[in-house]
Amino acid sequence: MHNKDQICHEDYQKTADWLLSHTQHRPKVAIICGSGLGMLADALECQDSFKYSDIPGFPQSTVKGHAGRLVFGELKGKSCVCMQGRFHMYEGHSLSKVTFPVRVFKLLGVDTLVVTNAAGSLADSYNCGDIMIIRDHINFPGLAGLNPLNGPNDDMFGPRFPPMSGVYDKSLRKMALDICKSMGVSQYVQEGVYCMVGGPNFESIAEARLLHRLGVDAVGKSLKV
Ligand SMILES: O=P(O)(O)O[C@@H]1C[C@H](O)[C@@H](CO)O1
Ligand SMILES: Nc1nc2[nH]cnc2c(=O)[nH]1
Repeated sequence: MHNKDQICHEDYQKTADWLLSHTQHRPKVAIICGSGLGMLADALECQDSFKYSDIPGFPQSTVKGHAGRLVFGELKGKSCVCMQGRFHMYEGHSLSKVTFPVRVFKLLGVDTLVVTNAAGSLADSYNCGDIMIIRDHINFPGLAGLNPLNGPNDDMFGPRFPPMSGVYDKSLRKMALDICKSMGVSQYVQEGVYCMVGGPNFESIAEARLLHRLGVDAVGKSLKV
């Protein structure tokens, strides 16, 4: 590692190699479980589970209620890896630490990332407890120059100037909506624009009004991409 904020390719690779040598699972799907969704990881079959503190190079979760475990296993027969607890900027992690696991997943062979988190809704038509599928986002810290992609670009993870149109895969979103329909729970499911803010404080009333006017449907302190 070069300094506390800069992580080089070998650091990601070292963590990926450690994981690959400690589990037979070769997941193509990774799920980041936000607050309240940690139990999804408990449902995996044929589990291999690792405490973040035992994984070389992995950051530590400091949030109450986040188990801080990486769980490999099978969900409906499909191999996947779940983060039971994520890292937030407000915990004091650099953004490259917050996004560290995502790059490790890429090196594990993951090609589909499902990201979930708790958020506050701003849309007039939403009800408390609704689930929102993210169609697009506003990354406020990113707009202000706080971006995990700052610094030298590692072309093995993507281009220097990645486009942000279409980051939330249309076919996956449609699949999620179709499944909700077939389960008869569509009335609880929305699709909208998520806004990431730094926190840790919640929004003032004026800030919430501002975000609402900007077209934000839900706001949270969890980084998406
Ligand atoms: O990323 P998660 O789902 O844990 O989001 C929670 C809700 C708040 O935004 C914040 C509190 O830790 O994280
Ligand atoms: N910033 C923010 N984060 C949240 N996490 C859960 N609810 C909220 C909210 O209303 N605002």
